[in-house]
Amino acid sequence: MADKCVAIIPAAGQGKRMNASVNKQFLSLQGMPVIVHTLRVFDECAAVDEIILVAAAGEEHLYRKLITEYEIRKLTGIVTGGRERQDSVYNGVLSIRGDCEIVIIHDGARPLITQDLILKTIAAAQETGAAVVCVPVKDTIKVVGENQRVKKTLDRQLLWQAQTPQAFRYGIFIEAIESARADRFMGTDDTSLVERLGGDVKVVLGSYENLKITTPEDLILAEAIMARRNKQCG
Ligand SMILES: Nc1ccn([C@@H]2O[C@H](COP(=O)(O)OP(=O)(O)OP(=O)(O)O)[C@@H](O)[C@H]2O)c(=O)n1
Ligand SMILES: C[C@](O)(CO)[C@H](O)COP(=O)(O)O
Repeated sequence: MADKCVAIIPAAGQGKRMNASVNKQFLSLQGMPVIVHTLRVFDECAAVDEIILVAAAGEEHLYRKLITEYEIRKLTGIVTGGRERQDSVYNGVLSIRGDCEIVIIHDGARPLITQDLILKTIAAAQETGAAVVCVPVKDTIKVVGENQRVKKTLDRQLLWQAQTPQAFRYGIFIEAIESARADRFMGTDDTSLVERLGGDVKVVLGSYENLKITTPEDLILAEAIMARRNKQCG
């Protein structure tokens, strides 16, 4: 039997950098809310058995409405998020009930995810225990110190940008996130929690299209990519 896989979708951030009047996950992308695009790809992915959505306090009912309206079948829970993304992921993972071999975590604000990338990430986590989708950095990266003075230029060959999804064998992730909490370590992504314990983390080559809606221009780009995809489909 295939490993049971639960997807955790953190969507409980404040979206401050987006500077919008509503949570960025509710903004429209090609006529449908950003979060619905994200959830649909997971819902339609054969390797994903359940989806748990993490919502900001007070917004749970708004998501519930969308889940019903857009018929997201695999959603088994909506849990309330925490202050930092890691706290939200923790609440999501703790709410898993019953068997779970693989947990896959994906930002609600990355609506351009594809099934292919989900499948590759799950397969990589089955192989090594932990996997992260990354793309090679395109620009030259400088380390900058006080008074905006360049300290050094990093070797770009070694630099990759982390995206989501990030997937794990369940036991490995629980140990890593519990340990991070005990040590008051706050990571800006999920695999960093496994890295700090010396775990093996496999990189899955991602796509520059799998962008996170972070600032207003990201939505313009996402619209263009989504419009092109829709045109190609039919
Ligand atoms: N406490 C938090 C913070 C973030 N997220 C989610 O994690 C994903 C990645 O976070 P990011 O896009 O950086 O969102 P925000 O933290 O909302 O953005 P900002 O820093 O601009 O406020 C988003 O889908 C966001 O909703 C979350 O569930 N809980
Ligand atoms: C996890 C993540 O998507 C990896 O790029 C990202 O770190 C989360 O968002 P933030 O911009 O760091 O808040």
